[in-house]
Amino acid sequence: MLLQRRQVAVAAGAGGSYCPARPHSTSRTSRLLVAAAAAVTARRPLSNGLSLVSPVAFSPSLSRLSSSCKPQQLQQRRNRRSVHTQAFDSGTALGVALFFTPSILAVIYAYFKGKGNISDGLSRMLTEFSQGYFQPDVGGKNIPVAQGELSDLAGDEPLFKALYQWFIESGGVYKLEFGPKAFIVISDPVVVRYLLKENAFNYDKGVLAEILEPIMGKGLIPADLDTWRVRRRAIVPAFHKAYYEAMVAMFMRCSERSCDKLRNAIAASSDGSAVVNMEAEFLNLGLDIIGLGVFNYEFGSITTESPVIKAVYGVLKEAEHRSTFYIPYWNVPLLRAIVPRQRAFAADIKVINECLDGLILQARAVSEQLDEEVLQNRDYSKLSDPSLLRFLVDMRGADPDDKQLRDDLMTMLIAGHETTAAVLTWALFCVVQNPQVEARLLAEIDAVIGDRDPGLEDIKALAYTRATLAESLRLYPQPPLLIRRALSEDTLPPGLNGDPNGYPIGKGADLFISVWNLHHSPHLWKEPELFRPERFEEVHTNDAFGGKWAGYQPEAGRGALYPNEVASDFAFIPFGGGARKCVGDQFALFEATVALAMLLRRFTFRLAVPAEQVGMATGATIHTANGMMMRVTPRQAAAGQQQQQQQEAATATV
Ligand code: HEM
Repeated sequence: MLLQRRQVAVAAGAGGSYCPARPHSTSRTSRLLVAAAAAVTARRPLSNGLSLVSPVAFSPSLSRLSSSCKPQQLQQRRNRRSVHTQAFDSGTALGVALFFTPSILAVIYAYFKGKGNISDGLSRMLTEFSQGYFQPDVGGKNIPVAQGELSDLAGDEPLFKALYQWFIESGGVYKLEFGPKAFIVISDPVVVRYLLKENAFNYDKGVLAEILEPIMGKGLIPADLDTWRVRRRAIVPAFHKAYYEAMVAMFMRCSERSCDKLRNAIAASSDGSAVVNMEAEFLNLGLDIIGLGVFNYEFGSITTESPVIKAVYGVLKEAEHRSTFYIPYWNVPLLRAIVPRQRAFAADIKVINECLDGLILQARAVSEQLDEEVLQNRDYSKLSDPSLLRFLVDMRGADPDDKQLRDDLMTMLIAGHETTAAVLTWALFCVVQNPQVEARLLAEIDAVIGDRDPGLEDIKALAYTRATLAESLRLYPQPPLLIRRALSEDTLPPGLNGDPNGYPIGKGADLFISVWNLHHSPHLWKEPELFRPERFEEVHTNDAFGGKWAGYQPEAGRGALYPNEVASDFAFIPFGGGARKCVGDQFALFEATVALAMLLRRFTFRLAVPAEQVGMATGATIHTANGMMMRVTPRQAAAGQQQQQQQEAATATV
């Protein structure tokens, strides 16, 4: 059993929340586990000592699930558990007892070690155990070391906040050392540019790939470099203008369904308003959109529940669990077979795979009937299935097998669902708390689309709406950390203020690019904590760095509609950058622009709870801790409509 993958726990959050169907609270114990993961990162098999900590006794996911899922889901889960329990025979029971008894002893040991505080005890215990077990430090010798205790990572705040504090104290490149193991945290745009663009192929996705491989197979995110090159070349052309035009129409239809749902909720209320968890609504919307856009599958999750939807959420939840749990017990075949959540995971994967296989089969059958000319000149405005899947099977030269296609689809389903939902969630959160931004947004939306159905051209005119989404992605980047591992020795550039000799690092060094730190950096942004979309309209340079960093220059963004890493010289990287940049960035931003515009022109949203109660919990994306409860009321006649009404009234009078 290898523990090296546990470092993703820190990377993932910075936490690890894929589960969309529930609020995302993170207990102190689970944070400790994440912190502990950092301590036990290793490439050598684990001694028996560390497996003393029980996966079940300390499972953050289990404790969070039971406290946060819908009663119906909980009941189903309980039922499932009881069926599994009955299936245990006595041999299995003995195996389980043998496995868990040491865990209980570990808890007792940690209790005394931590003088009554189990978290502290575990932290110390794991740090001690880690001594001597793991490979020598592969981090550069001259990298500043952040001062702190492992248990500092186990505080009440999300973990990326701890990484931010160390960035402020230790600089844009620093090292966290736990025993002989180190993590290098990068928050400097020059070093980030080097890692993502200038020497991108010396790095792979390390533990992230290991976690995601059982789910995404050889999809773009976890794929080995050879597979990645072939598939990236096949997938990128699928995102073309005609596709986007078809997609924008679909975004509009799906957003209209969300509007209908809100209208119904309001109609059913007694006071003309409804309190709605907008995070959950955006997740439903995001799932429906990604299903239609990627493989022309109607999840219909805005209005219904289905086994496939449950399976998708189940898989997302398991990805979260794996990214926060530091013992990869799911790699042990016996445990995979007997642990209920692992069996449920296998069942969920099967449901999704069967669904995707059916869709691939169908797409292939349709494609084979079409001749080359029709394929070359297909008219997207008339296609009943304009999805990426159809494009990929129609690309006959590329000829991926069904398994590869399925991996591609699964990857895009997971990469594109929660991320986009999270952008909408936090954008709305920011907008409703900034009346001036809200007023300017509404004026723009009314003027550009009014009551019409928005199209691709309208997005180009919604400049302030686009800047608003970018600004919320700056404050709430999804994900807050990117993960890399060095494939061979390298020397990181000194960056803005680092050692002029640079930082030599060894093969296997683990790096976390802190998108959160970059986006919140007081060195790179004026008043970084302010929500101010206008900043993306302004040129901002900083002479203090002697020309090493170009600052933010809208014109440098290669004519892109949305602010990007090029315009900001890698200070703003919501979609990464360089060769591994997100393939779905435009898809996601168009989707968010259409959805936000359509919702805001119809409804007024106000937080139904104090802002601090919303909370933050993190994983692959930043979630709320307690849902985004908003009071929704029909918007008073939009300004455009009001104007029109006034004009009509005036004409009538004349
Ligand atoms: C607002 C929504 C989204 C955000 C914030 C986002 C963010 C990112 C980021 C930061 C990366 C780079 C990861 C790294 O360098 O380690 C990435 C990669 C990726 N994203 Fe997205 N993404 C979003 C939506 C989407 C959508 C809608 C799709 C698919 C339709 C998608 C598909 C992918 C894929 C396939 C990759 C891997 C690319 C590669 O390695 O070549 N993403 N995304």
